[in-house]
Amino acid sequence: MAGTIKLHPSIDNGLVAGSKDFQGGTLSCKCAKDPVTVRVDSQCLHNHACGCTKCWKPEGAIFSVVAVVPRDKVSVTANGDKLKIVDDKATIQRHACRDCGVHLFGRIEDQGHAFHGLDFIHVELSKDKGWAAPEFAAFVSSVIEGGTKPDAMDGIRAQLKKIGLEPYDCLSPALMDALATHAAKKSGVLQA
Ligand SMILES: N[C@@H](CCC(=O)N[C@@H](CSCO)C(=O)NCC(=O)O)C(=O)O
Ligand SMILES: [Zn+2]
Ligand SMILES: [Zn+2]
Repeated sequence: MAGTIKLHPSIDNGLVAGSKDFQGGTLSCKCAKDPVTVRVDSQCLHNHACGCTKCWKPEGAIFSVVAVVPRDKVSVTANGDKLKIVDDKATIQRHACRDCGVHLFGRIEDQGHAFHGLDFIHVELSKDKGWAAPEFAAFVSSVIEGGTKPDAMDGIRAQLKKIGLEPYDCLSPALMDALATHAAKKSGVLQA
């Protein structure tokens, strides 16, 4: 047992390593009847726990577990008519099942965004085994915006570290560097 606070069911009992040759799987929403299904023909990249208020989390979880995959590897395979965009003003347009509320994929439509071309997915919606494990915890302080008491934060950060997920209050240094590099090239301060 990694700790006593329930962060997310897929990390609370420790991380499960992914398989090297894993090539993807099928995500399904939680509807017992006519579930929305999405085929992902890729291993996931940058899987992470996310404490922000916008990412989908299962009932009772403090964190979301979310990863990216190339958008051209994502296809809706059943009941796509049930999908609606949660917030079309958000950078990440989350396509959710209107009946059960699960987010099947999040897409960045802004072609100038550093992460354009990548879709956000939750691998726990797949029965397939081999998805890469989360590598870090992002937007940890944001769990307070979701209703977690500020005095629980030391315990939450300690538990994330114990599980092996370094806590950050935005994205990981590598991803923040990628965003900053993109911005510097766009402004001309760095040669493209
Ligand atoms: N404190 C805010 C943070 C929300 C936020 O910026 N979330 C990030 C990470 S989501 C997956 O890593 C983000 O990039 N959001 C863009 C978007 O959601 O469109 C809060 O908690 O709400
Ligand atoms: Zn559903
Ligand atoms: Zn998030």
